[in-house]
Amino acid sequence: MIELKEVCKTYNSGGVPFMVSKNITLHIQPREFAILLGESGTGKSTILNIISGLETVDQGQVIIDKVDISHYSQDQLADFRKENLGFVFQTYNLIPNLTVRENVELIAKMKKNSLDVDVVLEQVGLSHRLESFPNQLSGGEQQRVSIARALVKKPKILLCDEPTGALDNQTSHEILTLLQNLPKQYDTTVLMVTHNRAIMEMANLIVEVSDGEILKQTTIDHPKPVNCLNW
Ligand SMILES: Nc1ncnc2c1ncn2[C@@H]1O[C@H](COP(=O)(O)OP(=O)(O)OP(=O)(O)O)[C@@H](O)[C@H]1O
Repeated sequence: MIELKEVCKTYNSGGVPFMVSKNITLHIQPREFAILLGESGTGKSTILNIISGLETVDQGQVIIDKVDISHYSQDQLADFRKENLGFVFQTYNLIPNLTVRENVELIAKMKKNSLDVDVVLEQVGLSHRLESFPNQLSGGEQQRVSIARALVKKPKILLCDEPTGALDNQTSHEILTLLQNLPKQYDTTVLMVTHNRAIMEMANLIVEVSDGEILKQTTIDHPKPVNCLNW
């Protein structure tokens, strides 16, 4: 579903070239739950941005669902994102003057054959909050809305960048449990960025990143349920 082949990316930082992705080769199968693991500043978010076409590459191929998007125009990339990708970030980015339901409906209307808004909100545990506004919700509830908003488009791939970075431990457990079930429940592939080694065994595939390189890739046949993680 996601294939990077010998991808290199260099930023120009104050006139000095800085290679942020070094020969990245990666293969994530459909319906896998993959984790990109690494310390701050090692280039994890850049890899997500490359996969979503928000960053171009200097070298190599980015193949999503068998299509090479490396040479897509900006318009093609925008359509590709709309059709195929969902995003969940550390910040929830909800629209403050819209209700929970309206925040999700707005995205549902952007794509043909999107899922039923109320059903998705029920599945993320928010049936009782449909008419609430974001500032009336806890952090965990706001993150559930942002997950529903990403899922309602029925994305082939869900990209999550530190989705529990702003949440306490108990709420993080709940959100990670929700995310771990999504590949089966929504027939989607999940790629999550984290620096937290304690949660890595919840994934089918752990990709360890250091200094812009993939250090190690580990496949796990039987990932641990989130409530069995020692954390
Ligand atoms: N647009 C940019 N121009 C120049 N340098 C950049 C740019 N974006 C990121 N960087 C640098 O690239 C490096 C990798 O950044 P990236 O955000 O991919 O790392 P990360 O592992 O996701 O870090 P974090 O966990 O802190 O978010 C950092 O040193 C960052 O400062």
